[in-house]
Amino acid sequence: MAPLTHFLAAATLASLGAAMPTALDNVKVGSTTLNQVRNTNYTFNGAVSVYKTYLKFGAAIPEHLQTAVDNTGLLSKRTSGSVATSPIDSSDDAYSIPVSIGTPAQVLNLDLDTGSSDLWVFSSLTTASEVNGQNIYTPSKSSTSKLVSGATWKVKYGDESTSSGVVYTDKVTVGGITASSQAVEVAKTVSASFTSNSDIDGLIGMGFDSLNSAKPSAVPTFFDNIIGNLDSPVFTADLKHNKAGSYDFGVIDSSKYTGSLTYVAVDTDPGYWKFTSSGYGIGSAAFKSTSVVGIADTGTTLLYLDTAIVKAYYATVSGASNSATYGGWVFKCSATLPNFVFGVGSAKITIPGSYINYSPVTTGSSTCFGGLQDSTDIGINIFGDVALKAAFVVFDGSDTPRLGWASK
Ligand SMILES: C[C@@H](SC(=N)N)c1ccc(Cl)cc1
Ligand SMILES: C[C@@H](SC(=N)N)c1ccc(Cl)cc1
Repeated sequence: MAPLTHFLAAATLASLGAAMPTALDNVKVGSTTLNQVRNTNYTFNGAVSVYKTYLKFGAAIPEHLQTAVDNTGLLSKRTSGSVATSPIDSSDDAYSIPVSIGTPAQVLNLDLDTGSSDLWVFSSLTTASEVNGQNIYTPSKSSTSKLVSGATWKVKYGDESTSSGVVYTDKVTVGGITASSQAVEVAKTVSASFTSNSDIDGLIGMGFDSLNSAKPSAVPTFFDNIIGNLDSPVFTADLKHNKAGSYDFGVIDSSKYTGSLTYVAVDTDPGYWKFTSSGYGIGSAAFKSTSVVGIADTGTTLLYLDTAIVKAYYATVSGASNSATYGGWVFKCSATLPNFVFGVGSAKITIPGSYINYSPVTTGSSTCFGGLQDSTDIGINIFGDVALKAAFVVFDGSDTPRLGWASK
């Protein structure tokens, strides 16, 4: 051992730039013992060991070796997370989630919207007269914010609401999962319906990139930015009536639904989570097998379906009418509404009639607005919150996107 000790001593002296003594006569000779301790946490894995050797010597990783290593799951730096989502009012008009933006964190309550693909926020740049109690994001107070030079955005939603502005990147965390450089679209102006909703500080779009409005080029959604780090390329929605539910990322929590999940294909054109329902049932009447193409849309409050289905439903509600005054199907709030069943493959999701007795047309009125409305003027059927809160839904963003549905 002595020569090694000498060597180390000499090397140390050399590294300190000290003149090397011609002879090592002034180095004390001695000995020491380092006892090895077994690391009981370590389990040897052949593929990983070979993989690390290849990396050490810069050798290309053969496909079969990468697959073997991936299959061990030992090296994946993967994650999952969950965030509570709460109805913004007693009618479940929309659901918000807390989102941390910037350094130090600025927390805003955003509407997670699978029917759009912009993450935009009320901000210090928003026209002051258009801000009414919302939390705002102030990029200048974040040490990690960066302006995206030349980028602008402008979005218009189905209900004619609009917002527009410029683009920053910053750190964004949802449910413990962080996108380190997320495009945050900062509003310079918003329309009246956003101004009047003090419970929503912006939207976090979870649709497909084709729907993103940023110019000159689209920016990735939060889901795009985290999907590669997730244990599984999915997020799930568990919305509830009048109480907090949750959005999970990277994991499918089987304690949140009953029975099994039924998966259905998604058509990503033009960018919604668009699927085909297998039919519907009204109350105790026989289920009608028929294809109903629609979108799973957390950002839309109600369920919008074909005229024929909607008419058949309200034909069972005495006194119901399609009111020009109130802009949709209304009935006496005292009415008892039948359940509405929609099919997904061979599975059936039952929306309680009480969810379709949506809310008084104006506070205190005895006339109530239906949670099921006609989709004709929209041009697409929308399975909005009234439908989604009756189910547990998996938004699977794998190479073949699909939707999983289960009762709960
Ligand atoms: C896709 C939704 S908007 C959204 N979820 N961001 C929609 C489109 C068109 C109409 Cl008419 C109403 C609602
Ligand atoms: C998603 C869009 S349009 C829609 N309701 N489907 C939206 C507009 C206004 C608010 Cl306050 C929240 C959300």
